[in-house]
Amino acid sequence: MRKPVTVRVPAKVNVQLAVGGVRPDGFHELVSVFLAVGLYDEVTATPADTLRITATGLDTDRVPLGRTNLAARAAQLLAARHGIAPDVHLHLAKGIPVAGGMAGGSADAAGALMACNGLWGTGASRDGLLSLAAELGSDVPFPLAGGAALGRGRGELLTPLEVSGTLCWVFALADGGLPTPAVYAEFDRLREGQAVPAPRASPLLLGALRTGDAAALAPALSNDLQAAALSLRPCLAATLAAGTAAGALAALVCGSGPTTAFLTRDAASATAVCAALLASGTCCTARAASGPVPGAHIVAHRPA
Ligand SMILES: C[C@@](CO)(OP(=O)(O)O)[C@H](O)COP(=O)(O)OP(=O)(O)OC[C@H]1O[C@@H](n2ccc(N)nc2=O)[C@H](O)[C@@H]1O
Ligand SMILES: Nc1ncnc2c1ncn2[C@@H]1O[C@H](COP(=O)(O)OP(=O)(O)O)[C@@H](O)[C@H]1O
Repeated sequence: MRKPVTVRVPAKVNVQLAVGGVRPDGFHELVSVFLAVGLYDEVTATPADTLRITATGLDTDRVPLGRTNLAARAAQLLAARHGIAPDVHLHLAKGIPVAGGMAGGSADAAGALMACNGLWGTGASRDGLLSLAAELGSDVPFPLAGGAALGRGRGELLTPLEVSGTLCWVFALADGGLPTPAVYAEFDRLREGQAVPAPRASPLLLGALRTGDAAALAPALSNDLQAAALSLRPCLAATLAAGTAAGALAALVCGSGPTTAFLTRDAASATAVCAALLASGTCCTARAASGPVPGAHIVAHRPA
């Protein structure tokens, strides 16, 4: 009997998300600067007679446990490519908010690819896993890669980016999620009739990441989906204001939201901003986390 394989996978924040026109396939052309941050899901693959998903941790009431689960889809895709049955028990220990704009489902898919590849001995290479990841979703390759990366196309074409040092963040978790397609649709509605420039990476932002200068990074952070997320969830404005008032260098919505991200000067400031957000009553909970952190990696061959 093969031993269970556990993979740890980080969440992401888009420190820049520039949204361009709608492509013929319906996806938006993006420039997305991803940063992997220290909120994690763990995916454990255990031998089983059939494909089965269980979940514990954050927001699990909103995690589908059938074959539509992104981790289940990842296992089925890897198995199909290798001509084997997708028989595995995948346990998801969730620390990334569900439908929060931090790519939790994508992280689970990335983790399931790596864990099943280890359990089944399918021997897919890193590039092989990255290409399967891109088939599963625009955001699935990044949690495999980790660190920081520039995403192009629909977000799946990655170029690694250098970041000096560690950036200290606070994430305010909201009550309930926001569906990504609804946020893109609201984005289209808000910009109807306007010219759509091609998305471009900000040289200021890339420079600030390279030097690890949080003060220089703060004014360069941007998210084109923020207005759409705020339009669908106006109360997020109060969360953003509470974090800024508490001393964050900058505040923005994470991807399609509704999680909000606060860049802070250092770890002590992150602790203070986190406490102030918790006390403000404008969010469900708040967590301090730093980045960049490594992408999906096997932490143990251990029981689920
Ligand atoms: C917005 C972002 C920012 O990183 O993530 P989240 O903040 O939701 O985590 C991503 O673009 C989400 O990526 P992901 O969640 O993988 O999206 P996919 O499964 O590929 O697509 C889900 C839906 O999002 C919309 N979509 C996604 C990517 C893209 N470039 N253009 C789009 O219009 C489409 O409506 C699509 O049907
Ligand atoms: N393993 C999974 N974990 C969380 N959500 C999942 C998973 N598989 C499928 N989903 C579905 O995907 C939706 C988006 O989840 P998630 O990836 O966490 O959010 P986001 O795209 O905002 O980062 C959820 O509402 C849920 O219905």
